[in-house]
Amino acid sequence: MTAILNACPAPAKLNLFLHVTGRRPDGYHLLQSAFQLIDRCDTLDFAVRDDGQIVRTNDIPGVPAESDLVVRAARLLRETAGRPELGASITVNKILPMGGGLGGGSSDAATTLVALNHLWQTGLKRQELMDIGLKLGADVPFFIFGRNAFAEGVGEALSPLETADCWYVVIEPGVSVPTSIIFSSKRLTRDTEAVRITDFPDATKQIASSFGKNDLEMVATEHFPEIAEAVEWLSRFGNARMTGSGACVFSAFEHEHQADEVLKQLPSRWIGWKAKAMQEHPLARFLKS
Ligand SMILES: C[C@@](CO)(OP(=O)(O)O)[C@H](O)COP(=O)(O)OP(=O)(O)OC[C@H]1O[C@@H](n2ccc(N)nc2=O)[C@H](O)[C@@H]1O
Ligand SMILES: Nc1ncnc2c1ncn2[C@@H]1O[C@H](COP(=O)(O)OP(=O)(O)O)[C@@H](O)[C@H]1O
Repeated sequence: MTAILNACPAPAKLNLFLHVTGRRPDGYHLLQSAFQLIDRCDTLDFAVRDDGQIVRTNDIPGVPAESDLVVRAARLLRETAGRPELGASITVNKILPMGGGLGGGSSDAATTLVALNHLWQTGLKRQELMDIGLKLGADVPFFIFGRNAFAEGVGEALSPLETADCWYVVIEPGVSVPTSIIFSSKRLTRDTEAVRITDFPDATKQIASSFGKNDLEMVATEHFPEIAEAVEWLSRFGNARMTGSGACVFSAFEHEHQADEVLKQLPSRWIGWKAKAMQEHPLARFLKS
């Protein structure tokens, strides 16, 4: 058995659109969204331990190990598998901003579930890992699903979606948005009419299209004017939109050089980068290799 896995990718996602169509009695919101994987990733290192401890080996400012989704994911997997003797050391190399709407914490948790299921040989099926993931966060199942998706429910009802092979410019406006503040706002509209997956434009037409909207954007920009400024600036080059509950803002481009041109002009107060759309989660190929 391989006892170590280094540099396992945990990619970011973009919500190409995000509609809030209702609310469940438990307060969770019913959504429709297109989830897009991009090739900007946190990376995680795993080493099996034989002392039954689950340990995060590095500090992450603002995220104590006990509340880290990665540690919680490992514990939940061990519990579900009924194997209390299993242990692991986990190092989380973060580049994705927290509270960025890129799903970094959720992606770290998903990568942990898949990688440890492999290393520990716990043999859980993908759907079982997705069920564990949903207990950690509404975004986690998507990252285990393994490909771009049309999402419904609270984000866990997933159907495969064809998306454009394009480049994205992503701006980090320098604020961290707590998802719960946005969803609990009185100003949030929760009655967008449901669309069908077939309404989403073909991959060839997606860059030019500005299908749907992000219903969370209005509330987020009211709380954080920095997000509105980034949307306004990026809109000079294409359709610009916030991802998830914010704060990051993105726009799609057909060619890499177009993304480079935009980034050359980026005001110095923001961090910005380009990322390529991915069709599949990179972890499956990584584990095979
Ligand atoms: C908004 C989205 C869109 O992809 O992404 P992010 O901005 O977080 O990346 C997700 O729905 C976020 O998923 P995730 O970050 O896993 O959310 P959770 O931890 O489950 O919940 C955080 C908070 O958001 C609220 N929440 C989340 C999802 C949902 N469908 N309805 C909600 O009301 C929950 O009540 C909770 O207070
Ligand atoms: N491994 C982790 N990486 C990032 N955030 C984490 C992690 N574990 C727990 N969190 C918590 O989850 C919150 C949301 O983080 P993240 O998923 O990166 O942003 P978003 O939900 O906006 O995409 C963070 O502010 C942090 O408190």
